[in-house]
Amino acid sequence: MKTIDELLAEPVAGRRVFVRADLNVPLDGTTITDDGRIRAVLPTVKALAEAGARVVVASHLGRPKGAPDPAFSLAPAAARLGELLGADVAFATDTVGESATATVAGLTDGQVAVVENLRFNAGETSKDDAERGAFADQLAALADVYVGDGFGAVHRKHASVFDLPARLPHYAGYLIATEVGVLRKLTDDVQRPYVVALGGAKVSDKLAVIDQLLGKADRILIGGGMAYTFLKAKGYEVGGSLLQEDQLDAVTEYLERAEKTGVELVLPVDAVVAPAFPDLKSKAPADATSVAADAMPTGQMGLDIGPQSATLYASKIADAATVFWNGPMGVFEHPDFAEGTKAVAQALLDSEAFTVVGGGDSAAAVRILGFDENAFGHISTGGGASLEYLEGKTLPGLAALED
Ligand SMILES: Nc1ncnc2c1ncn2[C@@H]1O[C@H](COP(=O)(O)OP(=O)(O)O)[C@@H](O)[C@H]1O
Ligand SMILES: O=C(OP(=O)(O)O)[C@H](O)COP(=O)(O)O
Repeated sequence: MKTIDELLAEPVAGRRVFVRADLNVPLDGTTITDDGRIRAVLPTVKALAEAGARVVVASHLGRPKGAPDPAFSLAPAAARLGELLGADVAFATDTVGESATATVAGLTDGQVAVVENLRFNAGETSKDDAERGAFADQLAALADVYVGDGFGAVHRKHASVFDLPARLPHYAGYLIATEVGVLRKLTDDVQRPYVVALGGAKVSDKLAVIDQLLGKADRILIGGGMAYTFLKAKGYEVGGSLLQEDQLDAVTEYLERAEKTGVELVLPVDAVVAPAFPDLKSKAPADATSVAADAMPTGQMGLDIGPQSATLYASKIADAATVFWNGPMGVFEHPDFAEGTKAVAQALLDSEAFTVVGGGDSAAAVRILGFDENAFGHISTGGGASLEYLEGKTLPGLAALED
């Protein structure tokens, strides 16, 4: 993989450099609640701008449905990037249309532009190679060189991640180089006991990852939204909790395999439940109660691991040599459901393990809940991406940067 240092060894002044970043930051309306992913791409953007390149930054934000949707605009992220750079950042109100073309044409050497959300275009995420390729052609027209630095999205076979680098000279940015360097340590020579804690809301993606992790980790602690598919597979009532019905058989097989192979697959013994999903804006009390995992009432949903589970998970982390954690244990954005996530974060800090926290929301949770991000071994900007890397999978966005 050629890195940006090789690009910077050549004259780049006046060249249009497309930086595929991951600016998928958590938003409260148009307010960014954690700007970690924007800060993470600064070294790459700064180095290119200082070398006189005309920098075109592109990213997805959220999961819009292939058409413009103002709720997912990158405008707040572009404004924040400008503040962090201490420079004017131009913003194109489309991704490859008139606004983008004019904005890029108007760039002077060393200037930075952000184009609107890549996922406002159906071609970005299409499963059809030709449709993705056609969108990649439009993106390629905006630039002379490609720098991949959106680590959080390298597991996606999307036009800007996979197809575009094939059309331009391509390099890995500083963030991708750093992330891969740290994660490689967890695959090459992992120190044991190796504990993986999984939570979050992208249940379908993350349940699939457990298949491979069962052969690698010594303990897997299950929290967040995916816990309820396991509890359901054990025959328990899960009320209105997140549930991946189509993966119940797979999860049952994971439980059996863990038992046979001696991997500890640890499930919550209790849950914090409420009658409805809480209001994250007002943070009004949510009528939350703790119940045993095998006694969840029908009309309630599980929104955090309970206090006994938090203690149990902390004890499973205490003697670890390596911990990888992806996905909040509960809906940490509301104070009634943040305790499980706090307990796991604290357990990582209390252990002597090499600790890696991965994921946009997990990294944000650590900072929003007041932990010192520098106290962890590594905070990865990618959750799904780091999990799939640890599985040993070929990631489309990394493969595309190879020569
Ligand atoms: N039990 C639960 N039910 C619904 N959502 C949950 C639950 N537990 C955690 N979450 C949500 O998961 C989200 C983060 O999920 P995800 O995107 O998978 O994590 P990451 O970005 O760290 O990979 C958070 O916004 C949190 O509110
Ligand atoms: O937030 C992200 O991933 P993560 O939640 O696994 O950290 C990335 O921006 C990828 O987003 P996606 O899962 O909608 O493709």
